[in-house]
Parts: sequence; C-alpha cells; structure tokens
Amino acid sequence: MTADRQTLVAGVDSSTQSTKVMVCDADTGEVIRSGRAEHPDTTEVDPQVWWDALGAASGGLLSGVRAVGIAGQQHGMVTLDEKNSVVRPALLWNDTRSGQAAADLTDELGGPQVWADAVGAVPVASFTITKLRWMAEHEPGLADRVARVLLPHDWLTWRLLGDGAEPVTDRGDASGTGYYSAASAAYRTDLLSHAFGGRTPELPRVLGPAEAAGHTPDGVLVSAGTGDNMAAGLALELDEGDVVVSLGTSGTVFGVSETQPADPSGTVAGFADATGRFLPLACTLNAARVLTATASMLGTDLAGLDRLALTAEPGAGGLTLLPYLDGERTPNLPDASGSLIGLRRANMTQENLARAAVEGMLCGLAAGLDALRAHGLVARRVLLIGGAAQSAAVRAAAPAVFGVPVAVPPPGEHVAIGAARQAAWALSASTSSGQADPPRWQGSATVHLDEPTSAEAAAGEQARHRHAEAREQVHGMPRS
Ligand SMILES: Nc1ncnc2c1ncn2[C@@H]1O[C@H](COP(=O)(O)OP(=O)(O)O)[C@@H](O)[C@H]1O
Ligand SMILES: O=C(CO)[C@@H](O)[C@H](O)COP(=O)(O)O
Repeated sequence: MTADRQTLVAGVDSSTQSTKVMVCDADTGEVIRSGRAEHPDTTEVDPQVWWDALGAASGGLLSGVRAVGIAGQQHGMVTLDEKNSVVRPALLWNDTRSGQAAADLTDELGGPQVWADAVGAVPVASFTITKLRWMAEHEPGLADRVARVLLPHDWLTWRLLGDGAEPVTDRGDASGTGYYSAASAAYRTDLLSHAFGGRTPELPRVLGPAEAAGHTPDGVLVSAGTGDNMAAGLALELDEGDVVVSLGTSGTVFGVSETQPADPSGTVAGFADATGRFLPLACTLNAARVLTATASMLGTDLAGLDRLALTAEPGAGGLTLLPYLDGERTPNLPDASGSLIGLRRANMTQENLARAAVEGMLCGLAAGLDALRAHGLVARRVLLIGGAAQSAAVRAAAPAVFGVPVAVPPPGEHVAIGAARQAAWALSASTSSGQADPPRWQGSATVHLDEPTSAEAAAGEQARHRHAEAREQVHGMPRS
C-alpha cells in the first residue's frame, strides 16, 4: 500500500511518568512515528500538565491521522466544577493519603467481600472512591464545588473533543473507580454518594469497546480510550494462558478472563478489559523506581545497576529487600517504608544489594501472580513489558522468580499501541463494513528468555520464600 493510501491512527499513553504518542498503520499496526514528553515526579498534578505534555509529545505527528485513542494511568481523581474548571490538582493512583479512607469505607459497607462482590475489588488508597472520601473529609469546601468526576483518560478525551462535548469513559477504566460494577455494567452511585458525603457528582457515560467518543473539531475520530493496563492488554492481543507483568512506575500482573473474580483479600482486582472481558490484576506501587533509587544509592546508573546485579549470585547472598519505598498497595500497606533484611558481613556487597532490588521488585509481583492463579487465571507464560523490562538483570532474574516461562515482546510502547489499536477498531466500526473485532496487528515475534537452571530456579524459589517470610515478620502479613 502506498504511503498516501495508508490509513493512520494514533494512540496516546498518558502514564505516571510521561506521555507517549504512537502513530500506526491502521491495517498492520506498523509504527510510523512517535513522540514523548515527561511528567513531573509528584502524586498530585494539575490535569493541564497532561494536556500540555500531550501537545508536546504529539507536536507535528498527527498530520493525516484519522483516529486517536487515549489510554491513561488508572484511578486518578479529576474533579470539575459547574463550569468544568478543575477544582483541585488530580490525586493520582500512587497518592496514599486516602489509606485510612479506604479502610473506613471497607468497614462501613460491610467488609471486603461485600466490596469485592459489588464492584470486583476491595478499596485501597489508589482507587478514586477513596480519594473522594478523603476530599470530603479534608477539603469539604472544595468537595462542595465538585459537579463532575473524571479519570485522567476521560478528561484528556473530553479535551480532545472540544467545547460542548459530552464526557465519556470506558468500562476498563471505570472498573478502577470503586463505584462502577463492570459485571452489571452500571455505576454504583449509592457507593459514590456514601463516600463523598452525600454529594452526587455527574459521571461520564460508559462507552462500549469499539464505540467512538466523537470527533475532534478537525474531524479526527476519537475512540473511547481506556486505562493504561487495559490498553497494554489490547496491544498484546492476550490469549488464555498469557499473563502480563508490566514494570513501569507501578508493577502490574494481569491476564484476561471471561469472569470477574471477587477476591476479599484485596490482592486481585477484578477490573474490566478493553474488549468486553475482564482483566484480573494485582498492582504494586514500587517497580521501576526501585531500580532507579537503588542505582542512585549505589552511585551508579541503570546500566551500572544491571552490571552489579548480574555479577551477584541469584538469591543475592540471602539479602531480601521489601521495596515499599513509596508505601505499598499490594500488600495494602499505604504508610509502609522499605526494609533490607538478612545483612551479614559476608553478603553486604553492592552486587547483592543490586540483585536484592531486582528480586524484591519481582517477588512482589510473583506473589500477585500466585493470587491470580488462585482465582482461576491460567499462567502458561509471562509477557514482560514496561520500562524496566529493558533491564538485563530483570530479564535474568524473572524466569526463576516467576517459575513460568517468560517472554519479552519486541520493545515498544504497548500502552500507546493498544490505544492506537482501539482507535483503528473504532474507526473500522464506524463504517458500514465495520469489523466486530479489533484489527489483527500482532506480528513480531516475542523473545523467549532462557529457562532457569535448576540452581537458579531453587534460588528464585528461596527468594520468594524469604520475601513472604519478611512480609510476615516486618508487617504481619499472612502468607498465602
Ligand atoms: N533499562 C532499564 N532498566 C531499568 N529501568 C528502566 C530501563 N529503561 C527504563 N526504565 C525505567 O522505566 C520507567 C518508565 O517505564 P514506563 O513503563 O514508561 O513507566 P510509566 O508507564 O509508569 O510512566 C522509568 O522509571 C525508567 O527508569
Ligand atoms: O493503578 C494502577 C493499576 O491499577 C497503575 O498501573 C496505574 O495505572 C499507573 O500505571 P503506570 O504509570 O505505572 O504504567
């Protein structure tokens, strides 16, 4: 197909640390051009920052693009007043100030199982509903001004549509609010109102997976958009047995399912995906930044951290890092700090510390993988994505820590590509010959990482055991 007949679509990943834009061929998924812009390192942010980053990342890229989709960091609370002005900076998924609000809400409405049954997940500080409770308690004057609540991707989609547009969302991102039941495809405004002190802000209409949100003033179709993990799932065209481990700011482990789990322990959140199915997911608050923080402490960079970690033996000489550097979400310890356990004169080396950082980050996700399996998810292989999947030390340690084959898809911005694939799907669905399914894009082969030796597998198993033991000893968390 010649370039002038090529149909172009764009996908946006507005995640915690940056905005990425990928322009793709709508038929094949080939990436034609891309851009990115950084976000500030903070847990509350004026949404205008995302809009400016989107402008910077997409500058000059969107010429000829027929459709665009926005994927965003999940859960962030964007509050708007009667005039659609932002009431306060958005509280992000990694802002832990609403930890007590989460515990209170869980108790007030009958305990964890009631929540898991109602909305597929037990509230934690990340969820939008707990942030609204925090706002109602700590900023009641501002809460009184809130006329509408959106998620980050909803707000960006709405801005793209221009003045007078109706705010919309999708079931994937809505399922992370704590006031949407994906199983019954309905908002739980009773829960929202209870959490928000009797206030009942307007909520965006929930679109279907291939439904269009509308068009930009320039006539570009805008798809429903979704949460970043849902978009990554869409890019990877997940089948049964595929489990994604994403190592960005957050660590997430998830797969697709026809049914919604209801985990009263709160480890597995029964989110919805971007295709009409469910996306059982466990999320840690500390992933790639554990590596940057450890590298910085050791006076090196990420390449240097890799070199150190690869020099150490698997198991880090018995060192265990519980990397709860920014508090933690899974396990639910919003006020926790990190712990380094097992230090001896013989193992107290930079190499072991680097390895312990890598293994500690992965062990938290391996525990999430165990919980997903306990709730019925089949794990035949792990697909490793996100910024820290580029780390050689992570790739070396992952197969032994997860205990299942690990594959790395070709490096790419999977969230933005998933958003672009959704845009291509919505564009196709808008025509008379529209497709019922998203276009098949996945072509390039994944790289399968080496199976661990029996010694490496044993060291991985021991690292997980020590991690669970440390969680129990330091934080009283029961072993699963
Ligand atoms: N080679 C690498 N080794 C370890 N971490 C890396 C590497 N390359 C990028 N990262 C980390 O990945 C993170 C960004 O990943 P990304 O998935 O884009 O995050 P997010 O979606 O949360 O914004 C940064 O913290 C960055 O330091
Ligand atoms: O809260 C979750 C998942 O429930 C996070 O995964 C956020 O969606 C942020 O993602 P990244 O910016 O780390 O990719």
